[in-house]
Amino acid sequence: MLEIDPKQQLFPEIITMMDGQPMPDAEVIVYQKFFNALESDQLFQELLNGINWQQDKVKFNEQEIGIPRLTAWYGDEGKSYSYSGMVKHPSTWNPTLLRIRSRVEKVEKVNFNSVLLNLYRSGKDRVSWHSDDEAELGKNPIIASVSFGETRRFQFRHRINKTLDRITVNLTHGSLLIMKGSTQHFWQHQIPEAAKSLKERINLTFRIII
Ligand SMILES: O=C(O)CCC(=O)C(=O)O
Ligand SMILES: [Fe+2]
Repeated sequence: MLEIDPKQQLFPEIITMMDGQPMPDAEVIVYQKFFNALESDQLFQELLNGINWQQDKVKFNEQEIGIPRLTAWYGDEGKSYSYSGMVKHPSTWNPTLLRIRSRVEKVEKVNFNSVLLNLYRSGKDRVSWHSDDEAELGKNPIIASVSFGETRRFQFRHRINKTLDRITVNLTHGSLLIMKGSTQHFWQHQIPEAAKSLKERINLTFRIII
């Protein structure tokens, strides 16, 4: 007869609750105040001034249009990343990024080898619906997302089950959001446009490029 270890869960079902609703097919964790206020203020300033922010452009109807945010890409040498038809070559890690990364790796015991940074200059800057499901991230990517500055609404929608409501999470100064497991297969996310008067927000998504 087949021996079954009672401690082994045969059909692990991870139920994620977000915004008071169950989030099937996802593994998402949010830690508000992962970095305390003082530390967050300091890290925000260091990133604002010390990152090599770029205005990326996309071709649209034969016209080049700036995407609605500034970005930067840092990581281990050779870990290039293609996204929205662009190939990004990483800049070399700096001490601020290494400090943030090592804190994140204390809760998620993996080695992140790259980070994509976004600077939302006002509430008008945004990122539209997408999944982080590029081939170089592997089958079930783990993404650790750290936010500083203005609070913005981060929304999820299920890609297949349209009966599920949208889920909204406020990502505050010093928060950490983890997405892993099948999250990117089944869910898309966005930062919707908000009031122009909103101040700057910086987001870092640590990733593992295979
Ligand atoms: O700014 C955020 O919180 C999300 C950014 C994002 O989804 C991405 O860069 O892939
Ligand atoms: Fe994303």
